[in-house]
Amino acid sequence: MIKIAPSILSADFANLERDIRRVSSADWLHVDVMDGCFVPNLTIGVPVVQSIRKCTGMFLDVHLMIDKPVRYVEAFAQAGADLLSVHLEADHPTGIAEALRRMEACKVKKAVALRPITAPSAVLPYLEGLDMVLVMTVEPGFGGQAFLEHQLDTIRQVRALIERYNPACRLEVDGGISVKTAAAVVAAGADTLVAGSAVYGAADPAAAIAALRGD
Ligand SMILES: O=C(CO)[C@H](O)[C@H](O)COP(=O)(O)O
Repeated sequence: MIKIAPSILSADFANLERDIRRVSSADWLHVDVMDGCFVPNLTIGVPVVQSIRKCTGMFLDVHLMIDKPVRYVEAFAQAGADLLSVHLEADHPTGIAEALRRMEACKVKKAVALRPITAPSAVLPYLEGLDMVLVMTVEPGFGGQAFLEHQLDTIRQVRALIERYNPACRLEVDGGISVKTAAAVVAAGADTLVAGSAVYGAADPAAAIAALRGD
């Protein structure tokens, strides 16, 4: 039931294939795409996702922290993404709706993401058609930040909306997730946990993944 998605933001980019193999016991692979505008950091683009797709069969959970993500839906889908998350704050509602429509056409799973400042009710116009909601538990942009406790309430509220309108929708959390915070986010209603530093900073990433799952 609980899925663990290691974030390659904390991997060694010069040894990315090796670092992807180190987390092959996980359920998904989380890929953080940042444009230097929506967030103050630059990371991975379409060609890197294409190369990742060639070296793993893992489910690619691609988190687009970019302005006007509608511009890149087809490119990331063709590169091999299995799921795309677009931020509700990254465009007007018409742009978000069009991005989700294009994901449907490309047959990739559809998710919206919320910055910590965004109200849980912002997911409502899209919720019935979604495969996942991503609740940020840090301000997006960098790995290794401290978990924002107040986001537990956002997780609870999004879980309540999911149960009411689309119970099959997954609820992913991202930021500051470790063995110390995992139990609380799961109790609040999360079922998919992104973890970067807690997995890649561990001496044994496979053991860290098992610990996050509660095995
Ligand atoms: O989206 C992200 C940052 O914007 C990362 O996925 C997230 O921060 C994971 O890193 P960590 O587990 O180290 O907090």
